[in-house]
Amino acid sequence: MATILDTILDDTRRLVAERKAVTPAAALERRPAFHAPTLSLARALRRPDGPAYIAECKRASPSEGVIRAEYDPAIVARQYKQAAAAALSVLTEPTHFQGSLDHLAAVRHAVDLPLLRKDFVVDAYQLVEARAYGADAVLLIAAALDPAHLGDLLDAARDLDLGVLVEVHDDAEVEALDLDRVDVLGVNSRDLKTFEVDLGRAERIFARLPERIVRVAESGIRDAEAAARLRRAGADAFLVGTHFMRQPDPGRALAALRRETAVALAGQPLPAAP
Ligand SMILES: O=C(O)c1ccccc1NCC(=O)[C@H](O)[C@H](O)COP(=O)(O)O
Repeated sequence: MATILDTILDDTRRLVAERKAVTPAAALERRPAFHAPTLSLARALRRPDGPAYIAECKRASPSEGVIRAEYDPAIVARQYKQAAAAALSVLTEPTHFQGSLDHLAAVRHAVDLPLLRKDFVVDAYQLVEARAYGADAVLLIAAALDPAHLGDLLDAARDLDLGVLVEVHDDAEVEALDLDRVDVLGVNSRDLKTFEVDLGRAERIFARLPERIVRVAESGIRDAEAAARLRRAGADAFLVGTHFMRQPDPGRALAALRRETAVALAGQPLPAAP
């Protein structure tokens, strides 16, 4: 049976073919953002003062449906920046997440943080799009790409000066990777068949990674208990979307999670919820 990832990838391949026909890569390369210097995602995520937060801008997702009906990506991005996000993730996939490249461009104009284009990359053309709309880094999902294709996309991203967050879900995907080529590795705790979240996946995989690799815990982080558990397992950074985007002020939600996680990590009891 096809998984949600299979469906998203089929839709993405169709969409990329349509986009290529309308806007050739050469036209994307004429956009000013394509020539701007990029900010390093890897550097932003390794902090001496505690875990880093990649705060996500998204309207909807397959597991949650519409998360934030009134969604202005630039406003959310400014709130996240004020709450000291280390980097932002911006959903650009239109069919399943109601994202857009225009959201990426709007966020680029709003803040000077490293920006991750969060999409389902299957073609180097999408890397050119990412660069042309202001991204500093892209997501490459191991489950979506065979190892040779992933290697080609890593080369293409490097040639474009784009950082890469390589995402895995299980040990088999880690074993198929050439870890020498990975600077930032994310473990997605959400099972893409059942949508169930298992933080144990990140705990197991982080333990086997070389120290040099920046570790990102992705998905399903809803409270300080989860964040502290993942930090203790070696997470340098957390990628959080739904929990922030559901709340009236996503920046305040980020500030609260940061504060409560610091308290949990210091071994003190969490203050009672208001
Ligand atoms: O979130 C989904 O439903 C989903 C389904 C299929 C593929 C990917 C999916 N999510 C993408 C993500 O990786 C999340 O947006 C990201 O890790 C943030 O997770 P969360 O904090 O749980 O929103």
